Amino acid sequence: MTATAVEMRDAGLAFGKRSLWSGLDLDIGAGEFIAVLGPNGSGKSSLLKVLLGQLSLSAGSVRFPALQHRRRGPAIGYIPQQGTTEEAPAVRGVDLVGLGLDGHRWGLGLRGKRERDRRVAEAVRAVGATPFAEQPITRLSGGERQRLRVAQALVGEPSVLLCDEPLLSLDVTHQGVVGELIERRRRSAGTAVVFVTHEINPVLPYVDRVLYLHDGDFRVGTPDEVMNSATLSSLYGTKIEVVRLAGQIHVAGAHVALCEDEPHHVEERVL
Ligand SMILES: Nc1ncnc2c1ncn2[C@@H]1O[C@H](COP(=O)(O)OP(=O)(O)OP(=O)(O)O)[C@@H](O)[C@H]1O
Repeated sequence: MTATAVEMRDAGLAFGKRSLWSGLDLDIGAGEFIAVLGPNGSGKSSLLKVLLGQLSLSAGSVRFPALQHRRRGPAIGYIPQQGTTEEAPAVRGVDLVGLGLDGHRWGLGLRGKRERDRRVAEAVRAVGATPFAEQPITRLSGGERQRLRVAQALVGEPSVLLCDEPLLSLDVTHQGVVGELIERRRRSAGTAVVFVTHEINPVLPYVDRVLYLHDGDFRVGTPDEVMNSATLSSLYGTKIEVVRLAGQIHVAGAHVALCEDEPHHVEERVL
């Protein structure tokens, strides 16, 4: 039986009178890849913040059963949404990635330092960031910084990886590199992945289940169970057409087409 990495029971989150979601029962297995979809403001990032312990649930509970047995290292890796973090000008790429390792793990000696440096260099190499990792972060492009943040989240070998639109501002090649890195991590180490995204297609081959949030309600299931016309029409309360074309999912409807098919950061959407 697969170990449960995250267990949410009757979980709800509200800000004042506004309920983002409620009655959420969700078990995320070790090694499972969950894509979290939904329009702007539906509570995707807030769900990650609950899992990070930055926000408290308004109702219900969240537990991390598999993490109780973890002996060392940061248990949770987090790739924040772009533009939500600020780095000091003096911080270099390698410094940022090194922050993803906990200090105690490698000890204080020369051997510990060497091993730590080796891990950081390997994580930097894996995201193709070696050529610019010694430069101050503030001089790097959005996509270069984003790759370093991915390296930072992965270098600690987390048991749960929380990703908030990690592919934004990456070109197609680096979307592929990052997608494959995350995929390899969960396959080789059983890391559970919670992946917030507006575009499911770049990660569709990896997705086990979808959690689709909308206007206080949600649906959860395999991509086939959730990403179909009947399920999304009932969730949105209006007619939505979902078509599969060349292995990709396209959602057409008055509102949702914007959400699924257009890059999220280009403009604010009215949903
Ligand atoms: N600390 C807070 N206090 C009050 N309201 C909040 C707080 N954090 C988030 N919200 C509100 O909750 C709603 C959900 O925010 P959240 O960032 O989770 O949405 P999202 O689904 O990730 O949206 P997007 O796709 O735009 O990133 C938004 O309307 C936001 O303004």
